[in-house]
Amino acid sequence: MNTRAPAVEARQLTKTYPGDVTALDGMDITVAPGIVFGLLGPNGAGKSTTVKILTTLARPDSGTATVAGHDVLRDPRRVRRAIGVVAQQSGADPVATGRENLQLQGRLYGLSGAALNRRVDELLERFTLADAARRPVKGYSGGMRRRLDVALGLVHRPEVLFLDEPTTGLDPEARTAMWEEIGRLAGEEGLTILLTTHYLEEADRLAERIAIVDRGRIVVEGTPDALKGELRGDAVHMELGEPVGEAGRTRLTDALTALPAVHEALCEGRRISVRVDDGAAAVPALLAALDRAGASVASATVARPSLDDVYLRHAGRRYAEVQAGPEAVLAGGVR
Ligand SMILES: Nc1ncnc2c1ncn2[C@@H]1O[C@H](COP(=O)(O)OP(=O)(O)OP(=O)(O)O)[C@@H](O)[C@H]1O
Repeated sequence: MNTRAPAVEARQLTKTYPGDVTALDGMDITVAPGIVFGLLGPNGAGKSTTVKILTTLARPDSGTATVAGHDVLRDPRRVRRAIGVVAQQSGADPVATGRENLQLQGRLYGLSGAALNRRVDELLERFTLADAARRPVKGYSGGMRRRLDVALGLVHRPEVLFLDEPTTGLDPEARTAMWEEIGRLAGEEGLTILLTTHYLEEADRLAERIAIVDRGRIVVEGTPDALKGELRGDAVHMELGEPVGEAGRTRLTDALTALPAVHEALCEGRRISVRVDDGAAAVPALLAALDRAGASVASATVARPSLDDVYLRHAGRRYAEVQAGPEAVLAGGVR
């Protein structure tokens, strides 16, 4: 068990934006030092607002937070020294070269001379940017820019690194490369990483602990395995031939939960998800029960519980349906 003080601790953070938009509604986070902690949630859940407060770029309306032991409101300068931030928007100067960007960032943190050059070379090497070091950043690919962004966040050897949606906008190959890089960083001594993401797969793969954010608060927190393990048995997902209304949904879920094998049934639009001990064995009985209740099933798939199921259980909605835009298919299509 880790007995050291938390690297990040937030208590009951609230934040309302003009127009009465509640971004945070009692956000509580505790991140042990030296781990990758994933804040997972759909667009608009409040992840960026949380990161802004923890990195001293915004003030909460109420609540408290410490990062690396420093209070974000009382001691913002100390917090800034202790953290590295990789924001959603790149902070690199596109006209300057990769090397120049790193040198400037190092100088801002008080590095100079041989120590600065050593650190810059080390980071260029490590993020496979050495060959491109003398080229202006505007000619870099998306993946190279993102790697440079992470290198910029690490120049001054922070204790806590914030990665806000580190792979959004990257193609699958660059995303996989970035995951490997973050995985390596995670092994680095003492570094704590707070990662925000709306990719279930990203959180599942990288984070030792995950907190699911929904409507400005944490709905559930734990290791990916523990969260998935909470869901006993298999998930059976069925697609109905025809959409059903409110009354029909209740009738179908009642018909399914009446079966002894069924732990839980949820119906949304055309989709019905059921939790059972043994998915393959249960399918015939599920189909028969739906048939008796007057519904035709177009397809049925059996899956081990995924983080999507965890989200559905705790937020009461399917992740892919909350997540707007083309990312939904990827985000929902995990395992
Ligand atoms: N400056 C702002 N002014 C008004 N509303 C804002 C502002 N910033 C965020 N919001 C609103 O606050 C809520 C939380 O936004 P936030 O950016 O924290 O969510 P998020 O989970 O990080 O989503 P995303 O992945 O899209 O950044 C959203 O409803 C958003 O529209």
